[in-house]
Amino acid sequence: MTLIDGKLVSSVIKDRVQAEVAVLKDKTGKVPGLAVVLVGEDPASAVYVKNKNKTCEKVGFQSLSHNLPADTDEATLLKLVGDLNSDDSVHGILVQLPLPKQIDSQRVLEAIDPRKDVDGFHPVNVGHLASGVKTLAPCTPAGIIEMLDHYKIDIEGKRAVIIGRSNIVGKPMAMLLLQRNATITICHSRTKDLPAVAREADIVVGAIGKPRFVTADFVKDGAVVIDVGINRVDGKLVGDVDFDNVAEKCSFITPVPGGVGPMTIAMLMQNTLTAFKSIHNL
Ligand SMILES: Nc1nc(=O)c2c([nH]1)NC[C@@H]1CN(c3ccc(C(=O)N[C@@H](CCC(=O)O)C(=O)O)cc3)C=[N+]21
Repeated sequence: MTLIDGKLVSSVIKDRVQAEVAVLKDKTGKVPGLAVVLVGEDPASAVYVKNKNKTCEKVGFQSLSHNLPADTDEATLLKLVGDLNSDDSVHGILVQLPLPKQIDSQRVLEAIDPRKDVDGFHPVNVGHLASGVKTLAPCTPAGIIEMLDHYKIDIEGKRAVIIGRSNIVGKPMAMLLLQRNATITICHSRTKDLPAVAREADIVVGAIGKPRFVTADFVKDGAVVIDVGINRVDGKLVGDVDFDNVAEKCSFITPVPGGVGPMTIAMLMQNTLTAFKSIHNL
């Protein structure tokens, strides 16, 4: 069993972004700007925002944080998104999800300029991804592809089973794996005999948000197991995969923490750089 080191792969990507930013800064006098919008005080979200700010600083981006109170109304948030859309120093806009219930998240996502949509959640970018047009792809699934490539794990022709059908991970993961010629199955809470379906997989992606849901009987001997889960259990971070029992069966596995999470941040930097280059025709 090989442990996939997301921290290592993410630092390779961040170093590459940092080097390119330095060159582009010399050439244009500009640096990419990333705006992160957080509504409310969710302590877990606050940690991600802090990590994003720290990473922006490392790679040489300008980082702007907007922290709005939990009772912010939709019109106020839409106004902020509009201002960020027309701000030339901002190339990436990330509105942290989930949003409080008085706000229609889909409306907010659709208000973001698709060229600045570094999450890849705007319908234009979702459509491009589904059509196989090069686009800003969601950071978590894009990071998973980067990890598989780094470890030279073959995707073409392989059976991939994705557990979870969210717009953030499950669905875009399916599109990216399909683009790489895998055979895709998406499972969810209504799937019949889920463990048996998952056991068919050469690559299993756990993205259902249930701690240690993917147990050893979901996993074929020698499978590759990717854990997208970020669950807090008794103050500890645990994934969607029952790591200790699954690890013995598989060929590769990602840990939590130190697996997919750091890759998400690295791909956010990569997408912001891509947006910067495309906005400035570089
Ligand atoms: N619009 C939007 N885009 C997102 O990408 C988004 C979001 N909303 N809402 C919340 C989720 C969650 N998410 C994480 C990113 C990095 C880590 C991460 O870096 N985790 C580290 C450390 C975590 C820790 O120690 O707390 C790790 O797994 O090793 C975790 C979670 C992005 N999300």
